[in-house]
Amino acid sequence: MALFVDFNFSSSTTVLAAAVLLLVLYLLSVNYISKERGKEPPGPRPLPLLGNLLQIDLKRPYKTLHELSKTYGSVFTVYLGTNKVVVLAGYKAVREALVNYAVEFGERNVSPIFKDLNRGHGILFANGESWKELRRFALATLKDFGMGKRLTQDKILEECGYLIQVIEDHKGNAFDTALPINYATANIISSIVFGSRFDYGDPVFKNMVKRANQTICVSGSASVQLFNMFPRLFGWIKNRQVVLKNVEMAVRDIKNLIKHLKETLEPGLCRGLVDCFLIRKQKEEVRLFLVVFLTVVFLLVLYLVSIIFISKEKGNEPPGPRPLPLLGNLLQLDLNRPHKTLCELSKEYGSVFTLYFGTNKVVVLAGYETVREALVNYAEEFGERNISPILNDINRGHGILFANGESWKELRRFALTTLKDFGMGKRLSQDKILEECGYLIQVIEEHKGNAFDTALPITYATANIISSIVYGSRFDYGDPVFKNMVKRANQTICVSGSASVQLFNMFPWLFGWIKNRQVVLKNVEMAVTDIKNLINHLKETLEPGLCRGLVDCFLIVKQKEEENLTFTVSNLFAAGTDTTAATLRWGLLLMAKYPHIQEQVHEELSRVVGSRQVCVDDRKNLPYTDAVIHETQRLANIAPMSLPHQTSQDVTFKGYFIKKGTIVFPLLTSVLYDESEWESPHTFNPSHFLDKKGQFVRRDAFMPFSAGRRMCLGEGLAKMELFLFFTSLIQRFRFTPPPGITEDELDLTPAVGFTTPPSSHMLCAVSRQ
Ligand code: HEM
Repeated sequence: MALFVDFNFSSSTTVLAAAVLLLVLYLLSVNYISKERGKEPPGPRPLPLLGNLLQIDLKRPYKTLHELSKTYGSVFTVYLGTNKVVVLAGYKAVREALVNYAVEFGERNVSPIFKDLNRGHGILFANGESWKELRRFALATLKDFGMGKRLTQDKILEECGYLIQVIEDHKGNAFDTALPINYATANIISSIVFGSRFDYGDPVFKNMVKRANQTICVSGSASVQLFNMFPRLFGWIKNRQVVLKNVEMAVRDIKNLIKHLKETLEPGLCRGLVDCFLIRKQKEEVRLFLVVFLTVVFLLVLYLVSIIFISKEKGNEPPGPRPLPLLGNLLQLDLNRPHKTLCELSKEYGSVFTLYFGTNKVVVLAGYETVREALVNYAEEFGERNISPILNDINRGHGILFANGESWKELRRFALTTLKDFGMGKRLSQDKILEECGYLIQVIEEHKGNAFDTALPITYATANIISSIVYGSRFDYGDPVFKNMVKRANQTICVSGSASVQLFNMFPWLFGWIKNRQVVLKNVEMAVTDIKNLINHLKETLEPGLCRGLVDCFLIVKQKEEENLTFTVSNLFAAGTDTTAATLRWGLLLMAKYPHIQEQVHEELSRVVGSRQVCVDDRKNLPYTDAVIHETQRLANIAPMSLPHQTSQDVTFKGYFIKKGTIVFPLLTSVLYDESEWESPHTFNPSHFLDKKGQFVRRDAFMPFSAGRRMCLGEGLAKMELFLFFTSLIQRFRFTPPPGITEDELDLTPAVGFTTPPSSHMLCAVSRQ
């Protein structure tokens, strides 16, 4: 309390406030301490703020602590002010803690004065990685410099000589042993660190020793301990200022010595620890320089190679914008909607051009005439699937979508015939679709004309069609397995088209860790588990004579190829669900946006079909409706770049040489929006599919299912679904924008991804009955 006597409290209010503060602190500390007491080592009861200070001899605290250990045992707690300290006493406790619990008790407590001394650097008062590395370095260097070896012995013996000489100078008279002995030991460490000893009369050396000594002394002083306990309050004390000044001057002296050593450094010669450190740093700098230098050289070589390589091939390969090394034409591409950039580029480079996605060369085919010629007339040459790293993750070479060779051919043939047997274009499928229509209408009716998101119910409906063809039965919309299967398939398609996955496709060895790839891997794993469970159930209930669906047919014919069955099922589900659902959602959205067209469809349906259920045979009598569905598919442009192909052999196409294995993008957008094929390519215009008499006309450039060898194998089923779902829904409901949104405000911007569904939106379905 003597400390506070000097303070001049100006008013009794201040005194009162201080007293209240102390009281609160006291109560808090009592509460706090008594709460913890149960678990912590015992010890004398501390006072608030002061802790056990009044019980401790601050000049020789180790004495008091030794006394206290007799009362409280070998592990006890004392409070130095508000700082709680656990004291370990006696050989057994100290050894057990420091050796057996080396890690737990192995950190340095860096008190405020130690912080002043070392600022977190060095070895004595530091922790963490930097401390670990420096300790290791110091130990190794001390060893190299002969700790325990001849070299050190010689140094010590040499120093002994000097010390004896100084002592002899006193000629047997009394003298203070402190200085000469301090100088001698300081010189041993100096010669290890700096590579040479100092003369005992050297003023720099004398000051260094003096300051080090003083710093150690005052660091243990009572006032510095007070500063350690209350650094905010006692930062100003004299002894701390002495320490700060000493540190500053020591740093200056050491830096000067290091500077001198640096100037005289010889790479092959380590005179002391400082030299070793400097040489190590230099080596690290050289290493860093080498890494940077080699990277630059590598990039330069890549660039030159790419220039030479490109200019060599340029002669007869398709033209294209100049690529950058490694990045290719990435910087020119809108990675979220690459098909848009590709359409723009085709205006400059023509209908067959080359582009680099990173280091992957891609030949783009644009415009109806070129795409058709390549995929139909050169069906073999352009008919392989390019399996990018993410597609490989998805199918692992099995199934139909992302596979090649004999296995693909056989599975495609099997799927096509089975889909046909199961009524693609026939009554069986029609009945299934109409049954599903009933469930879909029921779900939509439950919204009672209020706005709802069309995505889920429509996706469930299309997923159920493919499910009932594949498994032989539909799922309830509430079935959690089914809901998860739909959700995962959707997510996988979405993230597969994301910019980060494109980056992974370009540099798989670099970006294997990206989150979206992990999402795909997880989804694939879970989808495989679900499908295998469903297949197992079908296997257990299989009856040889009865094919309930594609899985049964497969199991009867090929018992062993389970991986191929699993991935074929997964492919049909993924390829058949979202594409069809997205197209249907575009149809309803366009109807809400263009109500006069919707009314015309409804009028035709009422006139031709009336109120009975629509069937496939009605299509030929519904030309306007058919034209609207076709125009929806054209404008929706669900697979804008189709799926990636690759050349199965070297091919010369339209005068250009394209090497075997080159990635090929058939740019379906450029076909569906081809300005030389369509009267108004960018607007929703059902007349594109109507003649002057209002009869439906086929258009060759209508190619949403692509063409040739890899053409969509679900075209027939998709068309039937679109027709039956669309007409049944328009018969039953009028689709309108949600309240407060005009038709003009309905957004036709597609979502970002591999396929282009409409952006998330709500519609109202007002019952017409
Ligand atoms: C409106 C709906 C659909 C559209 C727009 C569509 C479009 C496409 C496109 C553009 C391709 C890539 C063709 C190529 O590589 O050049 C494709 C392939 C494929 N589609 Fe569809 N599809 C639809 C519905 C379906 C359905 C319902 C099924 C299931 C029965 C299906 C199964 C497949 C399969 C298995 C392939 C891969 C063919 C192969 O690589 O050999 N698709 N589809």
